[in-house]
Amino acid sequence: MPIPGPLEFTYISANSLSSPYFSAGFGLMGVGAGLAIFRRGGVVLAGLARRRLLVSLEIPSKDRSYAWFLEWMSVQARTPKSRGISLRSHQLSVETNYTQHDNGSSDVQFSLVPGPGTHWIKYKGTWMQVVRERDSKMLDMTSGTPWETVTLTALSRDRALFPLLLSEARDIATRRQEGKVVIYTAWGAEWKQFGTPRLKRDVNSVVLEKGISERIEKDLISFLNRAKWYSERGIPYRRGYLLYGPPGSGKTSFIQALAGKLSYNICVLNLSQRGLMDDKLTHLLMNAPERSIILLEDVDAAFNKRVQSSSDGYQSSVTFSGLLNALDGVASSEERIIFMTTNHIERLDPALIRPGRVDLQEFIGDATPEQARRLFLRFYGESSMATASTPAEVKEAVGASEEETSSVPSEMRGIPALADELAEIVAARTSTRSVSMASLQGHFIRQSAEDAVRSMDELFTQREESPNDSP
Ligand SMILES: Nc1ncnc2c1ncn2[C@@H]1O[C@H](COP(=O)(O)OP(=O)(O)OP(=O)(O)O)[C@@H](O)[C@H]1O
Repeated sequence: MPIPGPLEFTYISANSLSSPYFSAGFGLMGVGAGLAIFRRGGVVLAGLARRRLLVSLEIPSKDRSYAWFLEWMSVQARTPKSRGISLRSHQLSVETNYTQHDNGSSDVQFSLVPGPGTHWIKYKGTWMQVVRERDSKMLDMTSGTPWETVTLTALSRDRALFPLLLSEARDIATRRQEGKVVIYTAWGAEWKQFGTPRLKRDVNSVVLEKGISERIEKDLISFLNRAKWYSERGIPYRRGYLLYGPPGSGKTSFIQALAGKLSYNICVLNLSQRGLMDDKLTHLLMNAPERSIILLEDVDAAFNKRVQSSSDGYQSSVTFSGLLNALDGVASSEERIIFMTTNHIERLDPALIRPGRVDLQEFIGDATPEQARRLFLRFYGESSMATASTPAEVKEAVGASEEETSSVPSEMRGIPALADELAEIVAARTSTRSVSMASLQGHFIRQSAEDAVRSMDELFTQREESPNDSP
């Protein structure tokens, strides 16, 4: 095909210009280009306005303030009006938390936090957009949860709003932990808070044989007061405790109560936990959150399971020498308190419990008559009426006349008398049979004082020999 010369080209163009189709097309092109420029200008202007008029803050889920911020939002969702803060949100996620009480009962609380999506919140007179995004492809390797970010964009140039908001969120979180014990568990090589902080448990609510609780507490307090002594002598500042005895005798409960009394938190670690390896264990023991007690539960179980793999072919990867190294590796000047528990001290290698690794060991056994008595009184002896034991006390407590007193229910007439009766029942049987404190607790929760004493027989099981029994 011949290529048109310059003249021909001009001719074609001139011809086309006069064509109505061409001018319409040219016009459309012009409009399109104009729109494109306009759109581009809009984007540039919006970007400029964004930079000049708005401030944004990104909070990744790995940062500690992430949890504080979500909690702060959930508080706003509950009490938006009263605090001059208004939250517009229709996409909510639920976070369910349990609170366990001393007597074994538990409460459930639901917190509604803003779910993934866009939310609007007005804080100190400024509107903010809150975008919570969840990345479906990226995982936070330390927690195994999807990677998330929250981006706050304030319709204001005042960047001081963010630190204000975050410190408010931190204060709320700290206040929630006051008077409570935070439980951490291991997630990979990191410690992660488990559930909501638990109410402190009164140490006296864990009824141990006389002297045990006091001995452990005294030893721990004296250790905590001797930081300087340790550092002056270059001795690693750590202390190990071993509580051993049958299941349900109160070992874990006592450690948790003691931590609460000393305002410590607890890091619970099960050595047979899936995926735990020597290096992770060492890292965990060396990097426990400050002011926390490390609790290694059922230390004997980890090494028994290691011999045979479980049905899914999984084997615990912590080796015995790995555990010893991890315990010894905690040789820094930082304070470390390690409690271990086991049901079978006889299965523990002497190397694990030698002084330096375990400095104090205590046997926590099944209920003695005295413990049973004290636990009974804790359950049924709290009101003045229930503790009345002499006829005169009963009369005063129930406001009854002498004759009427005989019709007062028997548990009101003499809780201490019933407690003595219970102690006698336990004493009469403990040479051959035993009852755990956990079973007693369950028994008392279910029934009245009198019924509890009457039906004690069903609770006893064949007694296992305690390591403290003389041959
Ligand atoms: N000595 C005790 N005084 C009061 N309550 C107790 C006592 N022992 C156990 N309980 C109750 O029994 C339950 C189980 O107790 P806990 O878990 O502390 O026992 P444990 O000795 O650690 O058991 P395991 O060896 O199986 O871990 C708890 O609810 C606790 O309140």
